[in-house]
Amino acid sequence: MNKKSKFSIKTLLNSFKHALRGVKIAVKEEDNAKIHLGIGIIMYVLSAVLKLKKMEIVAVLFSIGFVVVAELFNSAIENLCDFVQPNHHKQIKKIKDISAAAVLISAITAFIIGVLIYTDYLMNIASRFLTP
Ligand SMILES: Nc1ncnc2c1ncn2[C@@H]1O[C@H](COP(=O)(O)OP(=O)(O)OP(=O)(O)O)[C@@H](O)[C@H]1O
Repeated sequence: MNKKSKFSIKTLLNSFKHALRGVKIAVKEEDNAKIHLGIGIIMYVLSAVLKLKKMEIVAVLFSIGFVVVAELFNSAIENLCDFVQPNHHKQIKKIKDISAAAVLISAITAFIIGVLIYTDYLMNIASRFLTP
């Protein structure tokens, strides 16, 4: 566990493999991860369809990544909590609630960024259809 491993391409590839397994587990087991990933994909497709500016796409990608990362950490913390304390415990409640709060804050932030970016584009499209 504590031994220092030398850098090699094989170790690097193994780390990627472990990380990808983690993504697969989260998507398979966590409903919220599926929902957030779905919303992320929709936001990204919408960015391409609406032809957003480069910095707007950067903001959208950052928002998606922010929520997905918060979701992954939350899942890891939930799993750790369930492993160390399968029974109801007020300290576990506190830890899980704080962890869930991180996801909530990330999702609200991404939502506000989405509204700020997409509103102008969607209003433009709507006005084209509504003006005679
Ligand atoms: N062992 C526990 N002890 C005390 N409270 C708990 C415990 N497990 C869950 N809770 C409470 O229930 C809430 C939901 O926890 P849970 O682990 O079911 O996550 P979830 O919101 O259902 O997420 P997910 O659907 O991703 O698993 C927690 O935020 C916490 O308030």
